[in-house]
Amino acid sequence: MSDTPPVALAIAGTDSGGGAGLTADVRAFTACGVHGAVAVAAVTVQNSVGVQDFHPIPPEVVAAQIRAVAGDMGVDAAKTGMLASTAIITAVVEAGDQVGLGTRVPFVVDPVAASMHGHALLAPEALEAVRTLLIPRATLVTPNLDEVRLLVGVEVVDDDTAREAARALLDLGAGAALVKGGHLEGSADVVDLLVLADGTEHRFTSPRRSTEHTHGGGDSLASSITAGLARGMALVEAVALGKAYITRAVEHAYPLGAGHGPVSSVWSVAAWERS
Ligand SMILES: Nc1ncnc2c1ncn2[C@@H]1O[C@H](COP(=O)(O)OP(=O)(O)OP(=O)(O)O)[C@@H](O)[C@H]1O
Ligand SMILES: Cc1ncc(CO)c(N)n1
Repeated sequence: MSDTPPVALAIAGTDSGGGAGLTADVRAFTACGVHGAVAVAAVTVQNSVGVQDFHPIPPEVVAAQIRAVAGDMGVDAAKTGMLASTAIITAVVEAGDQVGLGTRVPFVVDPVAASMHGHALLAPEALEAVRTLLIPRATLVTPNLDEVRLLVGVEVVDDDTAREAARALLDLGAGAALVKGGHLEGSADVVDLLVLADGTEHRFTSPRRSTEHTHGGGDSLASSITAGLARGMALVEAVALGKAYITRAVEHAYPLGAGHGPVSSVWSVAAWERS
């Protein structure tokens, strides 16, 4: 028998192709040393080519999953991904408040609005609930550049505009903001800018890999950060763990299907087998 690891909870959607969403979340949790629990918010019909359809789970069932996990095994950190609708966001926030998400329990909000193929995963009118209900409770919010544009109307093209976007997210009440630079094509490095509530900045930089196989990259980053927080790391340390994990996961990404293959966590077991 081993010691029980910390528990991280992902509240998000499934991806039938196994690339993004909850499948990526649980892989990242495992690779980063925590037990992964899930509250399924939506089921997507998805593969490497795109999202063909999705089915939101009844809000009360999403909330019940959160309470069931928290009431039994406890939650050391939680993250949200695809939440689909205002009704689900409202249910997540109500159950989250009951179990201390964002107060006693670190809470990472990845404001997923669309898949990398451009297919919507959030009703447009639910952006207001992301702004007013989710982000004010977030220990950390982790938007990509499209989500930044939708949430705070800033077009990020360089460091200054990334900083402006992060500050606008802090003004909405986030404890910290990580503006991800994956979509800023043309730069040799990928820079993710973390700004804390006190204005302190940290830049996380890695070489930009030339690959189209980055499906699930954002989910994997948010989940590995959440795993670090579940393990008791300070936020900056947890983001450094997440950046190290996603950098290797992009490096080892593999083709799968006719479209975009996923970032990989298969390397972690392969490395252990070799050692
Ligand atoms: N080509 C790349 N090379 C190296 N790292 C990358 C690359 N693309 C993205 N990343 C890293 O992956 C993480 C996710 O960034 P990105 O901006 O792509 O988020 P996202 O759009 O939410 O991801 P997703 O593809 O899951 O929608 C970031 O840490 C980013 O730096
Ligand atoms: C279910 C789900 N969540 C998130 C994303 C974004 O990566 C996706 N494509 N699918």
